[in-house]
Amino acid sequence: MSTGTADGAPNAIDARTTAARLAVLGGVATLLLGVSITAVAGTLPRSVQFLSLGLSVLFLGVPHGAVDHLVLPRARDAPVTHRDLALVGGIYLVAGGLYAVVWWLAPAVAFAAFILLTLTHWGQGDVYALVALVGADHLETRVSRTLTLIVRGGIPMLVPLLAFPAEYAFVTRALVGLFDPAAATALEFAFEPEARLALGIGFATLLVASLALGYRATDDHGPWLIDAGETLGLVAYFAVVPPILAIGLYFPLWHSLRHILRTMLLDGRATDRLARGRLGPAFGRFARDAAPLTVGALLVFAGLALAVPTTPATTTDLLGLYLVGIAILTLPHVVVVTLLDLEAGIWTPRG
Ligand SMILES: CC1=C(/C=C/C(C)=C/C=C/C(C)=C/C=O)C(C)(C)CCC1
Ligand SMILES: [Fe+2]
Repeated sequence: MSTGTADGAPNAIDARTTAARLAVLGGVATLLLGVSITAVAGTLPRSVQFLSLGLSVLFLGVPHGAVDHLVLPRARDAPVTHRDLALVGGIYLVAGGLYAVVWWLAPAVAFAAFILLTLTHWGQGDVYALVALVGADHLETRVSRTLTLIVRGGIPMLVPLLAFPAEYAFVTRALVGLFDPAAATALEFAFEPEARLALGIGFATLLVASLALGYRATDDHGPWLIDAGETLGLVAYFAVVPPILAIGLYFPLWHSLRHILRTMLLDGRATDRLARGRLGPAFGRFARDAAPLTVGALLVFAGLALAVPTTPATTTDLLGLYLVGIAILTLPHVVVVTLLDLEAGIWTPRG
């Protein structure tokens, strides 16, 4: 197996095994933490739920995207040049800038787009983890991967709408209200029982179809079991854990951790440390790489706070600001991760 290439070297294989274990561990931690906090504390005050989301500003969440300028050259085993930095800077400026304008002009449209964007992005993150870390050979076609993307991304965006519509509406108003408090009424139809029932039935159908298709696609059911276990675990999690807390744990510990591990596997030194089980130094290197643009993201949040029409005064306003800031940073982040996916052949499977 030792071909001398980065991917086939024993070092890379050990590192990938460590990454896969950490990804599953982060996933289990998300579900157990969320469910046990909810079981012990019951309905948590929003201020307490905000805490978990607040931690993600510096802990795993925001930093996971702060190495976007390094990942594409590293994926090609090339040095990071000024051209690479200019390209990623340009993507952030243009995509983030244009999307910011949409928040000002049509905040309800921008919010709906944010939900779709997050669905796509969190779904694509899980498809990568399943294919590259878990070795999911039940996802050998583009159709099955697309279905998995919709299901995995759809769970965090749809299940809270079905289980906690009032909280969902509250968060919607927190974001849209920063720009135009009246505009959120355009989205009220989505919280009606009929709309939620239709969405629920449609989504449950896709979920069952996706797992059934995967089950029939292979004889080795180990990776499929991990996929099915994670999928059903996430449905249960988002059905019972209050949504701000649920997202506040999922974003850093599930989505961001998986992406950080992916970026480590593109980086020779971090890969080496992962392979030797030296997790502290591996994460230390990531933290150093991510520090400058995490500060950059904080500046974006501060600029946004000054620029929005409503002067942010309450914790609800802060929640809205943080999420609008994330929305604006996520669109360019998705462009970079999609380029990374294409580079890694995630969307050109053999099957
Ligand atoms: C907080 C929260 C919501 C939205 C969260 C979103 C959309 C987060 C997106 C984060 C991203 C894109 C991070 C980057 O990877 C919902 C679902 C409305 C339900 C109520 C709680
Ligand atoms: Fe991400």
